[in-house]
Amino acid sequence: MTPETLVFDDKDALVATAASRFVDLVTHAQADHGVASIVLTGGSNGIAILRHLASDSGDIDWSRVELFWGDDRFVPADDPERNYGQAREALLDKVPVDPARVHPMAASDGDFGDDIESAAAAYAEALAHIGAGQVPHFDLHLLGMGGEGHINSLFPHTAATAESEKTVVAVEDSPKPPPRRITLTLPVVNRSKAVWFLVAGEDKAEAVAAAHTGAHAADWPCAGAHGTDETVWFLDRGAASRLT
Ligand SMILES: O=C(O)[C@H](O)[C@@H](O)[C@H](O)[C@H](O)COP(=O)(O)O
Repeated sequence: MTPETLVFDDKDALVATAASRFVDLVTHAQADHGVASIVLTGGSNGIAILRHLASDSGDIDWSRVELFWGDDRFVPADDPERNYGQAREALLDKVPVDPARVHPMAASDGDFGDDIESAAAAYAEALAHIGAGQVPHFDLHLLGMGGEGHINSLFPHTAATAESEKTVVAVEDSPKPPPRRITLTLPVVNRSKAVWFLVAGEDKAEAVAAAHTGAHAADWPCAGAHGTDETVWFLDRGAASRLT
């Protein structure tokens, strides 16, 4: 399926449009099947969307949103590096989500202590349980992207990116600090109905161009991510600057 590529003058316009489409997608999903299942991302754009939604989330019924994370840093719960903590501050502490429907990845001082493998396995079990024995087909997976094309904590030429069976894996050597993370794998990302990339900055332009010209996921992990129904790239002019 051909991706939809939208180019905006700046980050603010990118975030505002993505937030507006987020409201549309979630309200349609709720009308269609009751509960909308969304995978959130860290990164400045992913968090900016949440902040935008805190002030305007239209007709979203937050009690019927099932929230997951594409990755999180395996650090103590109160570490400002936690994607979950940033999401709470930006949005989740400001809207009436159902706590039973919010599924953070374990912190390194949580139920599994410093055992990242057990923490990753537990998240995989939680996904399978919620999906009645299989991983849910998320309505939407938001993705930030690094300049080398990483998405979630899937970096070029790594076992995590190449993983084709497991749904959740531990990463112990992320080239982007902090080194220890838990991440969804590409097979899980690609079960999502919609995959949206939120990418700004000229430093991302090479990865954006690679993904748009058939690069391999091993080299450019972003190139391996696509939704079953739609894939949308929300770009600013810098990130789009290498597109022909
Ligand atoms: O876990 C992480 O290290 C971040 O979530 C990271 O993957 C982020 O999403 C990208 O670096 C994009 O960041 P920006 O949206 O700030 O460009």
